[in-house]
Amino acid sequence: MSEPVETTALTKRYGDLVAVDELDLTVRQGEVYGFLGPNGAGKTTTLRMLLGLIRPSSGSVRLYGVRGTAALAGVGALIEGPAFYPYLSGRDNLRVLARHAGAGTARVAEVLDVVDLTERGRDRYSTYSLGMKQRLGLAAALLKDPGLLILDEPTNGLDPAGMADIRATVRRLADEGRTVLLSSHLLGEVQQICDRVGMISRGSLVAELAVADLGTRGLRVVADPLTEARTLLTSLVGHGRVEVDGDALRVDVPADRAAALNAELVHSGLAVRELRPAEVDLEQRFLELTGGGSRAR
Ligand SMILES: Nc1ncnc2c1ncn2[C@@H]1O[C@H](COP(=O)(O)OP(=O)(O)OP(=O)(O)O)[C@@H](O)[C@H]1O
Repeated sequence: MSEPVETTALTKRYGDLVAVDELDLTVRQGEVYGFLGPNGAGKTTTLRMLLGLIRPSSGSVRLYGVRGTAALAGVGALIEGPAFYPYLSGRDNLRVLARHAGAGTARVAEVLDVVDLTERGRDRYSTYSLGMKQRLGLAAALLKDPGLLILDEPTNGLDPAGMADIRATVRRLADEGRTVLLSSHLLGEVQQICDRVGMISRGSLVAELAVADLGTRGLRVVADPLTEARTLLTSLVGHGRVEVDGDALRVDVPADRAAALNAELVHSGLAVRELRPAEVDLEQRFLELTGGGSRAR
């Protein structure tokens, strides 16, 4: 079956500036794909091309295997703040949009519920917090019950509680079987809600990885005294394989050596307070993959 999103050598030039540079991007059915990159990396330009809002300079977009904008009926999007009437309630705004989208009015109550706005649905849009406005935008994107959602920095500008609400909603939508492509400049955010992450820098995909594959690498050891533990572990596992990481040591060995190393440390009279597989985080992986050059914040 065709994937929800497939781009081939997708390129956008603005004069001499190459905003998106021969991008090959695939978003698979049912996943939450995080499009991660610093400001100006080309995220919005890419998403706008996917949605047919701007024309590529070259290359192609396929949505569900269909070239161009023919498949857009099955796509919901939240890109550049959606326009709502300030003097209408959230619910009435959605009714207006539902009429345009050919969605039944029954769908309005459903989508309000999905984004947790049922209680405030009758209040004027102008009284909504930024987070509620964003959730209403998400509700609007859901009116046509799309299989694919494209969201441009959906948590941008929100306070932590607003961010958490949007993240939980996105995760829920994905768990219902929808495919989600979202852009973000926040590493922690994509690590929390995405299944796969593509890192974009200066219009090119510089790395792509599954969040589940970040997994673990080596061992994290906390022992007293730390310097003695370091010396002993270095003598056991080899030079250059033991690094100080804050108040702990990172030991670059397979996790199945944990029991043997623990025994050696204890046998030497060291107090082992912690010894477990070390988690690799996205930022660390990103810096490795990009050589530390261009970094997202
Ligand atoms: N209409 C335009 N005309 C000229 N340059 C543009 C235009 N739109 C975007 N650009 C440039 O293209 C590059 C990519 O911009 P884009 O908005 O896609 O980045 P982004 O990753 O979405 O960043 P941000 O999060 O800041 O929006 C930037 O250098 C931007 O200045």
